[in-house]
Amino acid sequence: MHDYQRAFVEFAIGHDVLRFGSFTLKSGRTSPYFFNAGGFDTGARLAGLGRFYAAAITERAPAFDVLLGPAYKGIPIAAATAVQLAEAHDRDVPWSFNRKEAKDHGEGGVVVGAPLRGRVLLVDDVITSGKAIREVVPIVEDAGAELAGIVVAVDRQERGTGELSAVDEVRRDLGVPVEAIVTFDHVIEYLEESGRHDEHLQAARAYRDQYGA
Ligand SMILES: O=P(O)(O)OC[C@H]1O[C@H](OP(=O)(O)OP(=O)(O)O)[C@H](O)[C@@H]1O
Ligand SMILES: O=C(O)c1cc(=O)[nH]c(=O)[nH]1
Repeated sequence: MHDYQRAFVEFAIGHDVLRFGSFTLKSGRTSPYFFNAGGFDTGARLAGLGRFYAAAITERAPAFDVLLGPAYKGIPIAAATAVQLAEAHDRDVPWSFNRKEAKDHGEGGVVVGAPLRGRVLLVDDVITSGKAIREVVPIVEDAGAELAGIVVAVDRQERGTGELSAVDEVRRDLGVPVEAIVTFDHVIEYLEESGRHDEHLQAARAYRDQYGA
């Protein structure tokens, strides 16, 4: 695990964004941990989140023309990341987000912000089954743009429909790179190193055995 990954896990636990307990996921699975990006709920916390994404994008993302944050939780992530790319990396990139329900008055449509054109980089919080990410692809394609890649905070490393992880299935099916700031393995490694979370560690290992790729 790199220092920035340890720092990210600490940052998320410190703000109660990464929590341990019993949580029902969109997939219906009961998970012993949950990443609630909505918990970055002050300006400074959101700026901190944006710094992690902007650094990951600068180091690892493919070339892109527009940053897209899927509704809902991808929206503040895309905004905070665009701000940090401009402030700390001297890159003033266009960014936009989608509405979950199309608007038929005013500017109309489902995309708000910069028009989707060229290569589009998706930023979202978490990939579990990959369903949420796949649902955004038609929005990119309908705009005549091309998906460049995907960057998330957490790759939960859960099995997809077969033996591959959901993220590997997304890579294979969409043919684009998927980068995560941290994976579930990093979270487990952090729990092991910290020695303070033994009960969570047992539950996390059991969950990885059951659902991990
Ligand atoms: O990989 P998946 O199995 O699809 O699950 C992960 C996604 O599910 C949640 O979003 P949700 O669809 O609940 O939307 P939200 O951003 O409005 O909370 C979460 O924010 C991830 O984006
Ligand atoms: O799979 C999900 O629904 C999910 C997992 C997680 O850790 N965080 C989240 O917001 N959604």
